[in-house]
Amino acid sequence: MITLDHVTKRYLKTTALRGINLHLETGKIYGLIGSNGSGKSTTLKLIAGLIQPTKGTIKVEDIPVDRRIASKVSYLSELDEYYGFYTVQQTIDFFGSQFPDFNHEKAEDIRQFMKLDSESKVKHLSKGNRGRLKILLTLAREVPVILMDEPLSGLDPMVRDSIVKGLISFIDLEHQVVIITTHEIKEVETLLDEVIAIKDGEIAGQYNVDDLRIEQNMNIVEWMTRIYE
Ligand SMILES: Nc1ncnc2c1ncn2[C@@H]1O[C@H](COP(=O)(O)OP(=O)(O)OP(=O)(O)O)[C@@H](O)[C@H]1O
Repeated sequence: MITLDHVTKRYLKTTALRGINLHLETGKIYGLIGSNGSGKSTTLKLIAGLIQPTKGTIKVEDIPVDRRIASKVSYLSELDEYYGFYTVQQTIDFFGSQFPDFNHEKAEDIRQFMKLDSESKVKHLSKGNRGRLKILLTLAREVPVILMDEPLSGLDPMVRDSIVKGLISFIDLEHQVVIITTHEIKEVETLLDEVIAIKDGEIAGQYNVDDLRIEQNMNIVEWMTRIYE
């Protein structure tokens, strides 16, 4: 479904990715983990077509990624980019008007599940509720690829827990593949099918989370500690 073939990404002075190969399948939730600066966000931006590889190819559904990929990929960035003077509902409506694949009913279901008040102004939302709104907008699009860059960052543990439950309910695994980058490994462990560790721009390992538990008797944090020691 998504393939990265010998992908290298160089910025001016930094080589962020060094010839990585990945194959990601529909119906799975992947966790992309690694320390700061290891290349996680760069990987997502490449799949989203927001930046171009220096070398190598990236394909989604066998088609090389270019700017048109935006119609197949819903991308939650690390940034908060909404108009503060809009209400939650206005933000949903505006975002929905930008994407023909936006499912307004699903957006409303997620809004209710997340207990977001439709009349609250975005600038008055707590950090947790801004995080929820961002996730709502990302998941309400009916596209084959969902990319989430640090969806839980800056949120307290209680909020993270409720958001993870929301993520599970609103991902359509018959038709979607999801890639989540996170430092909050424990919180998302129950969500993930596969975990991919990235270290200094290289893939340091990939594991099915159940196999890791059963065959290696390790959870993701233990596995990651071993990779990074
Ligand atoms: N636009 C850019 N220009 C120059 N260097 C960049 C740019 N974006 C990322 N880098 C560098 O590329 C490397 C990989 O960055 P990337 O953001 O992909 O890492 P990350 O694993 O997502 O990190 P974090 O966990 O801190 O978000 C880092 O050394 C970073 O400084």
